Amino acid sequence: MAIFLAIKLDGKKLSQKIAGQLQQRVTKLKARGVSPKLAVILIGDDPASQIYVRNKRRMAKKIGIETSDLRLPVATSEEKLLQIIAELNNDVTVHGILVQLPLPPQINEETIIQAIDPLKDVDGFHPFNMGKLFMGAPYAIPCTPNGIMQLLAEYRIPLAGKKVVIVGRSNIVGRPLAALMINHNATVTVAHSYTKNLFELTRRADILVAAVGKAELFSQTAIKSGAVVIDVGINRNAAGKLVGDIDQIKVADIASYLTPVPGGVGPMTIAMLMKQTVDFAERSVK
Ligand SMILES: NC(=O)C1=CN([C@@H]2O[C@H](COP(=O)(O)OP(=O)(O)OC[C@H]3O[C@@H](n4cnc5c(N)ncnc54)[C@H](OP(=O)(O)O)[C@@H]3O)[C@@H](O)[C@H]2O)C=CC1
Ligand SMILES: Nc1nc(=O)c2c([nH]1)NC[C@@H]1CN(c3ccc(C(=O)N[C@@H](CCC(=O)O)C(=O)O)cc3)C=[N+]21
Ligand SMILES: [Mg+2]
Repeated sequence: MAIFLAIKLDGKKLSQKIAGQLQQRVTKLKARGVSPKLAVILIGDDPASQIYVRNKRRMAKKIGIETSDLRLPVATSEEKLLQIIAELNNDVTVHGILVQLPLPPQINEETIIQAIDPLKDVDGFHPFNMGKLFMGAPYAIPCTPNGIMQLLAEYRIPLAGKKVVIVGRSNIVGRPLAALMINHNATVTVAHSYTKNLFELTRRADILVAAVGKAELFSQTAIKSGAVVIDVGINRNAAGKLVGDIDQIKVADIASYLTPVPGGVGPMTIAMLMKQTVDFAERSVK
């Protein structure tokens, strides 16, 4: 069996390159009197969401995108949130709207996502955008899946005909990524908590995407020698350290390419969010 020392899929580096390109587009927009603006709504204290909000504020500032972060109490009613979304939909200075998920139990996620103007839906979660994506003609593309695709493209990793196994079927990651992979001619299998013999399945993958949310669930025995491994998970291990769903040290000896955590998919998610906001702002003047 071949021994690999996995090449790092450097999401941090690529995200900085994309940020540089976006900066130039923003400068041009501002010269035309348009200042790209993203509105973010955060309810509650989901740890992954906190990280996301902090890091995206930082990158937006660097690129010159305006952000308005709205932190609402956990007890906020669905009615109140719908009212805020309606105001943002009608605000011509706002180009992108993002509501952090998960939402507290009194608020219906589907109701909220459907209330966002699909043309301002930077997450690409609205049924209009999800439908377009699954039909192979996307408008807005969900940021994490889009970031993964950009990272694979940057490293010239071919997808056509490859066996892709995605573990996780959330609306944020697994489902839209499956659609994108199909659109790029991969052969896709999506696993979840009902999947039997999970590691037998993942061991057959040319490209494995782990989006489960369980610290270091996948180790050497779950990976085919030479596979490309994408670690989406953001977890804390027993020692409180930020770790993914992949046992990075062990899997680095067997994978051909591997995304680190941190510095892999996370920064790419943010870069794609910024790109989507700039795309929307440009469309508003065209
Ligand atoms: N880096 C980034 O940019 C991002 C990181 N994340 C992180 O990625 C992880 C996943 O996020 P998200 O998709 O929102 O999570 P969800 O909790 O919404 O979904 C988790 C998925 O994993 C499946 N699952 C749970 N346990 C197992 C198991 N033992 N075996 C197989 N499948 C299992 C679930 O199955 P079922 O459907 O049957 O319940 C579900 O489909 C989290 O750690 C999150 O923080 C998320 C978004 C962006
Ligand atoms: N509507 C909505 N859309 C989302 O896309 C969404 C969401 N809700 N809820 C929460 C999850 C989680 N998520 C992350 C994005 C970036 C990092 C990120 O920046 N990660 C850095 C962390 C670095 C650090 O600060 O330590 C990295 O991996 O390098 C993490 C997590 C988006 N999500
Ligand atoms: Mg969820």
